[in-house]
Amino acid sequence: MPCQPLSDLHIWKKLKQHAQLIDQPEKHLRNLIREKGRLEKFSLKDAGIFYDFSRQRTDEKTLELLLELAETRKLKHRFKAMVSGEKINNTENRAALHTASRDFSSHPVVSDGKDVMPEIRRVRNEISAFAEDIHSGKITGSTGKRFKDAVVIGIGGSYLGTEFVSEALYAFADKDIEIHYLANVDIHNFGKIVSRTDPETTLWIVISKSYTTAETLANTKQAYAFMEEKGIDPAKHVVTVTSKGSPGDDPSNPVLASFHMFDFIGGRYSVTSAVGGVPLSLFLGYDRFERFLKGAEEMDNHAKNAPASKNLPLIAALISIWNNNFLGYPAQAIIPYASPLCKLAPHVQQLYMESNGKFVTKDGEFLDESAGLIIFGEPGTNAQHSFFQMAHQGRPFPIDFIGVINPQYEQFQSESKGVTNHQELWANLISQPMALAVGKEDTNTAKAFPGNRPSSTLLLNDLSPENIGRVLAFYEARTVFEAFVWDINPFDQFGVELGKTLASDIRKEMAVKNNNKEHHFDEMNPIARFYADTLFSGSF
Ligand SMILES: O=P(O)(O)OC[C@H]1O[C@H](O)[C@H](O)[C@@H](O)[C@@H]1O
Repeated sequence: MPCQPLSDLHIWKKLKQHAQLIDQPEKHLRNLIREKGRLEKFSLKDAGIFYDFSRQRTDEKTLELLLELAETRKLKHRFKAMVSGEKINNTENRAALHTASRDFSSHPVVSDGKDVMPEIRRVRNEISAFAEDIHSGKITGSTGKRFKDAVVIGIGGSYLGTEFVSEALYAFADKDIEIHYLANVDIHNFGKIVSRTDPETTLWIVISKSYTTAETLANTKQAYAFMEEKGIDPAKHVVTVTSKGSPGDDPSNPVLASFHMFDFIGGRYSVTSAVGGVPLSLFLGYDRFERFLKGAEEMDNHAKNAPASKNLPLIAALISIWNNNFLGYPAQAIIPYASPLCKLAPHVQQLYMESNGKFVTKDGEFLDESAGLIIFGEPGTNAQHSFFQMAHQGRPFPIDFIGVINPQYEQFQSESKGVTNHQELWANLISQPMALAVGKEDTNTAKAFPGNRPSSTLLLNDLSPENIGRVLAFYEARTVFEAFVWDINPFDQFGVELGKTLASDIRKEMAVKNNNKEHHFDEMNPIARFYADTLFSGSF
């Protein structure tokens, strides 16, 4: 049933009024953070994460109203409907069961009248056995040598999550297999990978839910041509991960192994399925992949069961809505003070912006409030030396800071200025949110800091596979909770289609020109024609 437009809701109006109050000088963050018990009241600890939102521009009334909004929009109810297999992706008439891919309970999860769990367990077992055979050397390349490099050919949701996890857990990768990502159709991406790898010891993992994505098909063709040129049998060097019945699920095209993904798991939510399972099990070992899944499962259970006021991703979603729709911040940065999390922001960028970058509700009504935020980020302290000037003195944007208490490499303990490198990193992690919140007065306005710039801080005890799973599932749940507030469908992505269609028209024109040098791009818009003519002429 369509929901009431947001601006008609009584609670939305109350929040709008309250936002005016929060804009008053006495509610400046430098005053809010001085309140007794501020940190205790505005922080949560569960499912392996400490979540501190004491430096968000919220008071107790804000939280009370946001929780009323959560109740009105039935966030918990909708989350439960999602994990239980309801066809919540209504525009594509599908369930959204990424949570099932890391469900280790014995409960059935029914979609379309069928328990999906036996199939999910079967694929997990196949992945585990395959990884074991590769690691033991039972399966080798066509010339009998062990695999040393795995190249993931895939784009968007078929690689970003996996890249986030493989970077985050690089310190655990002891299987003597290096991982590479061939996402972009840009030939530089391909050239760079093959310039440093041995074709005899390289395994290509083609990952595509649809197996129709232009970039992935072009890169796969390029890889086949390369193998054939080097005398390598692709049937012994290619693995596929795709949907049952897709063009890639083709028995007439022999491959070393093929694994299925399911239509009820969207690409950007798929790293806990075979999409991440195959490459990550090769890179890290299946056991570590399973530990990562178990961390994600714990966060899913927390998101499903914890009461709204104690629910980390739900509160994070409400704060994000507050910052976006009531305080007017259009962007949010994710700044992990941990280099292994360097690919978290690019992953969340797709996860969140493809899910929530919508202008209509799930029922096709125009939204009366803006959905979605612009997500970006870089690890700290690097970010401090690039765009933090704007964070402190330019247009403000809320930040998620992420800190890790125990680094993966604890053995390096040399001191500079009396502290270890890790303590130096933490000195910055502690200081930046405070500087942003408090600011500093100065008679020289160029040197003044307005402060009142909101941030949250998430802490992890360490970067274990479980904790990476928890962080992943935290951002996934936060994304869908926000979508539930706006009543949008976070599982479709029709907005990526128009550009693809235009590219397809231009591709056809280029193909004609490749066959007939006399062909003119007369059908194209003059501006597009200029670029096509320029490419074919070799210079401007
Ligand atoms: O896995 P594939 O079918 O190749 O899709 C790869 C990606 O491309 C599409 O354009 C979508 O924007 C993404 O959501 C998807 O993850």
